[in-house]
Amino acid sequence: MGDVVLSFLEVNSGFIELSKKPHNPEFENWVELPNQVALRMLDSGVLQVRPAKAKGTALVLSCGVHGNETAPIEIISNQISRIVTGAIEPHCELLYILGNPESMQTSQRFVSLNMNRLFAGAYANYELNEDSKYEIERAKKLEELVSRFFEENSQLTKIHLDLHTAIKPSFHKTFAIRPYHQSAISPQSKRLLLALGIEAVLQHNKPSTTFSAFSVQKFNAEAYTLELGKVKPFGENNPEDFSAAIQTLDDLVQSSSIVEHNADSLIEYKVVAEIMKNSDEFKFYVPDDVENFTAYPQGYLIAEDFDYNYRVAFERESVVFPNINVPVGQRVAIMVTEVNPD
Ligand SMILES: O=C(O)CCC(=O)N[C@@H](CCC(=O)O)C(=O)O
Ligand SMILES: [Zn+2]
Repeated sequence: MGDVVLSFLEVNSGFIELSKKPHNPEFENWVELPNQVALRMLDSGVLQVRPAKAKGTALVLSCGVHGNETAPIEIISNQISRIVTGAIEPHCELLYILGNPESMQTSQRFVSLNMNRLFAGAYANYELNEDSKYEIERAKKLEELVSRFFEENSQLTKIHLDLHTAIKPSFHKTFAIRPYHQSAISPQSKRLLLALGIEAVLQHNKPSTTFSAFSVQKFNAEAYTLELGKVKPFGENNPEDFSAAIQTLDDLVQSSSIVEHNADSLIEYKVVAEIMKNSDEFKFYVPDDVENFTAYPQGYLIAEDFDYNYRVAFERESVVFPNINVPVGQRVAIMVTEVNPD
């Protein structure tokens, strides 16, 4: 891929700048750093990094699936620049993904379709036209690249962390979403989340079509969507707010031991309902300025549509990701209950 690309990647926001450029097939050739770590660009915003030695993990670190969620993009770009300058040396197989470079350039969540609803093959359910083309093709391409990466490294432990920031303020400033799983979350994974600075984890109750859900469904990877803070424009994120995530991502990449935490201190929620907008008649009785994890009393009418209504079913039930500005057919919010409340 050559020196031009390396000269981009070695500076702090180089991966961000490079991801704005059209992909050049020449970038797909491996280039080696003085420490024998090798890199290649597989597409715009997709960088594979191969360690010189000692690899036990195949790690996908994605960010910018929503283009306005800038803090994770800055964290990833900064980590890549430190790999290129040799400040940190990876000891695992790595795939870095900046999911939606087009929407990042206009500081939008997406161009035409919310890409984090298009994975696990869901892109095939959408009509392909000039508007929808970018995100449909991008989701398909990202699935292919992640599949190739995990297949090439089939003998390794597979991890996928998809980094996001939330639109609304949150009672839990940081939280993880665990896609639907047959098995319970392991103590080791809880410790990893805590080391990343995550306060709470939400367990989905059915399969979904997010990027992390794809890695679970197809590869049984240890995969999470991580909400690391709140959406802010580029340049307005304070790295100190993300210090635990930055440190632990460095530890993961270097295969260093991660900071020890008591697994039981992770707060666990389960999703008990998904509030869907089924028609233009949909009405939502949650105010726009409500924060994530706000609890509503049992029986409270949360939403009604032409074909259903939803009232709070449990004593302590909270709303997460309330967002009325979604198209018909999509999720307006999820309802959660704490698994072991005091
Ligand atoms: O703050 C919001 O409303 C959305 C933040 C975000 O992008 N969250 C992910 C969560 C994915 C999941 O539910 O597994 C999303 O909505 O795509
Ligand atoms: Zn997001």
